[in-house]
Amino acid sequence: MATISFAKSLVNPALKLVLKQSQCSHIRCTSLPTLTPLSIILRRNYAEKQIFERNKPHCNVGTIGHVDHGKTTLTAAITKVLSDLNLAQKKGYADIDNAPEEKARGITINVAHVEYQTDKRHYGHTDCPGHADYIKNMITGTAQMDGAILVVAATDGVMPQTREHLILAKQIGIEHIVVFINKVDAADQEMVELVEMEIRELMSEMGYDGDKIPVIKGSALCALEGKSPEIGAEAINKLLEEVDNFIPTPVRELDKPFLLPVESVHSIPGRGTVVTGRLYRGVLKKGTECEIVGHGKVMKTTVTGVEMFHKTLEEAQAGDQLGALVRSIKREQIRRGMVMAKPGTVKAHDSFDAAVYILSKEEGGRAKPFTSFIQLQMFSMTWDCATQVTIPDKEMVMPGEDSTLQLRLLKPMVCETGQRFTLRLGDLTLGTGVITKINKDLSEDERLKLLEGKKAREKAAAKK
Ligand SMILES: Nc1nc2c(ncn2[C@@H]2O[C@H](COP(=O)(O)OP(=O)(O)OP(=O)(O)O)[C@@H](O)[C@H]2O)c(=O)[nH]1
Ligand SMILES: [Mg+2]
Repeated sequence: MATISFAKSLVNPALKLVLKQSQCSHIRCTSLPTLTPLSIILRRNYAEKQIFERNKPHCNVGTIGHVDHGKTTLTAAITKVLSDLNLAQKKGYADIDNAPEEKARGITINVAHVEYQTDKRHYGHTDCPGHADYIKNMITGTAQMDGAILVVAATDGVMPQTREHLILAKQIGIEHIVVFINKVDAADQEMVELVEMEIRELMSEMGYDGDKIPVIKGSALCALEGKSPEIGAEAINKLLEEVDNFIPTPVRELDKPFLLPVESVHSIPGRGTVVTGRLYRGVLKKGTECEIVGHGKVMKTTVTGVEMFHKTLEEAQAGDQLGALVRSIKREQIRRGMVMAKPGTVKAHDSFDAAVYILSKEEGGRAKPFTSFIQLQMFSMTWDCATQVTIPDKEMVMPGEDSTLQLRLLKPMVCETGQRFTLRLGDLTLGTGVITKINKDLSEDERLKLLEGKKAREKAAAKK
């Protein structure tokens, strides 16, 4: 019988269950604050008992790349290699490829979320079964990636969807990509080297550092089938080492400067003005200096109290629904859609580019395509604003298509690259997107033209 000791505070029912299942019959508690056997027990039991160990940083990654280049095989191979180390539950190819459908804003996406860990980090891994699902997933952020593994088959080299996924990855702000040249079992050495050169060149062209990007060569199929370890399991381990080192752990929302989109404003007699909303990121404390931006205004103030469920709070954290008392500002001066944030961290803009997915009719969109100069209502955070749409590189956008769009708001609102939004026409959701680039603010003339266009359209609609 082995004696295992760990801190008293950690003896919770889940742990007792683990010990029971591990046939440990004796538990001795000590009051020492930290003892290592806990992690050893949990790791040993990870594979069969599915105990989630939350003591490693978490990172979201995913496989991207051209159809049939081996994204799903690689995902399965990673779980296979890590399951041999008890760091993952092995997932078969079919488990991943029969991904359940997920819904984001009415859009259906087939996406597999696979979980595994290395010694360094815990990972959530996204694999989609088809090109359209990748595009939708990247635009709607159904599973946001902090970094990606680009899979390129040595037998094919760079193909159209390799490019397309890379362009989109760059646009939506995936800064760190590790390349896996797959199927080296089926290509000769010379071909593999050519593909490596080609991919480095393409990455540089897309704005990544093509010379520095880690490129690992191997065979996902060999790893999955336990064959030729030098291009199989060893290549997977090398890949994971590069993923661990090259893709930085994302800054947690809590560590970012605070941002509170205003949902509603109240005036409480004897206390003052209270702004309510859900804290989008960061932490908010009494005494914090802040700026309220949007609807054409920028106001400075101080938070004099934070409340949740009518109770005063020392500190609210990202995700909390809260009320914030603000000093010397009247209720009438603040409106829903403004943003309260750390001074200098947000700005209102009225012109930007975006990657947008237009819903098909079955997904709740409309049946007709649209052309440039259509006016839509854009919804983001708690604001909504009329926006004029220009399609820079084609005549029209069909339902079910993705596209780059230039958007011009009728008045500046708080936005930043990476921010997600939906576009609506009347009560129909037309599309969903992500801001990829902030453009120069509109001149007075340009804004006037936009407003005139809006008035003319309203007149025409009234006549009809
Ligand atoms: N020879 C060889 N074949 C492989 C390798 N990896 C994957 N394949 C095969 O390539 C085909 C496509 O693999 P998948 O993993 O389905 O490719 P995918 O990128 O997920 O494909 P889509 O999801 O349809 O875009 C399958 O028949 C795999 O068995 C490899 O390392 N070597
Ligand atoms: Mg696949």
